[in-house]
Amino acid sequence: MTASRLTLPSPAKLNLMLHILGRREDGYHELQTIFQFLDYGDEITFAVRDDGVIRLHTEFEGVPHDSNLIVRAAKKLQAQSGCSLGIDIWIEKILPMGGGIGGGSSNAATTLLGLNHLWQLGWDEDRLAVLGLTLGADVPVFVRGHAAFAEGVGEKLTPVDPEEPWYLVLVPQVSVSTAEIFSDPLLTRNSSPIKVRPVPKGNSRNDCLPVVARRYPDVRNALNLLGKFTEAKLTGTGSCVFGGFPSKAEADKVSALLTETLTGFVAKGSNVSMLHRKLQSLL
Ligand SMILES: C[C@](O)(CO)[C@H](O)COP(=O)(O)OP(=O)(O)OC[C@H]1O[C@@H](n2ccc(N)nc2=O)[C@H](O)[C@@H]1O
Ligand SMILES: Nc1ncnc2c1ncn2[C@@H]1O[C@H](COP(=O)(O)OP(=O)(O)OP(=O)(O)O)[C@@H](O)[C@H]1O
Repeated sequence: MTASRLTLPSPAKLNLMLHILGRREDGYHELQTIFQFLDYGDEITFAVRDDGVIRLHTEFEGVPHDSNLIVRAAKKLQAQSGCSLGIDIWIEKILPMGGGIGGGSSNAATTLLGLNHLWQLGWDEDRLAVLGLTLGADVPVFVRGHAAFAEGVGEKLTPVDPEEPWYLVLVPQVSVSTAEIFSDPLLTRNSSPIKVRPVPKGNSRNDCLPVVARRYPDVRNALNLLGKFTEAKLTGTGSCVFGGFPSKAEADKVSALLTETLTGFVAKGSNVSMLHRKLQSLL
């Protein structure tokens, strides 16, 4: 018998590189990016209710209940599957919003997979990923749960297996609007498509970095400080900045130095999302 209550992880992602190839007619940008997960994220608890009501009990500052990606994901899945059950939801939120580590998209994907399980819908990952894409460009990779080279607006995914270092992630205390960065006239949108697989070394740049660093001094400062110890990169459109280390001890050492003045955390990179590891353990 399937349980009626479930707690699932909702991990963060990093963009290990991000190239912008062009702009489509609908304003969205064609990208090439590599996603990898972090063993670090939110925790969402779901409890089935039989009256069809969908209710998120945790309040988010600045995000009305019905705009929350968790609620939007649940409502879309309920409508498209014709399910008559409802759900109570609580979240322990630790991922910064507007940090480029995909918190909202990950929460949406965890909700889709969690409800598919609890409501016993039997949807496959393809169908959940298609629904996920209507909620955000990054939702499909969280639905699939494997590190990926992504193309299109981020929805054409090829699984990849990059190294899994320990990362120090710095969290500048600013929220960056993805839409604002993508509409900046100074953004370069003409990177040549990478045609060789796996992606050759030397392609780790993020085309959003110059625009974000220019607009946000706190992000620039984090890049400069972390850059003294390792290659410092921007994830997505920021604000988070990260660098890889061969061991937890080394990441912790730099973290101790930098988090005197900056906020940050240390987490292991992972090519299989902890959400999928947990779901696998339930089967
Ligand atoms: C840049 C990335 O963080 C890379 O992982 C993501 O592609 C952004 O994904 P996301 O936050 O889920 O973005 P969405 O909510 O789909 O889009 C937010 C806004 O960013 C812009 N946007 C986003 C993705 C994309 N490929 N091209 C865009 O131009 C659009 O103006 C859109 O209105
Ligand atoms: N469950 C949710 N968690 C976080 N943000 C949410 C959620 N639901 C809606 N939002 C809205 O989405 C915005 C973007 O949040 P998110 O945490 O996904 O940003 P991000 O890390 O920059 O994402 P990305 O890397 O996909 O650009 C938030 O500022 C918030 O207004």
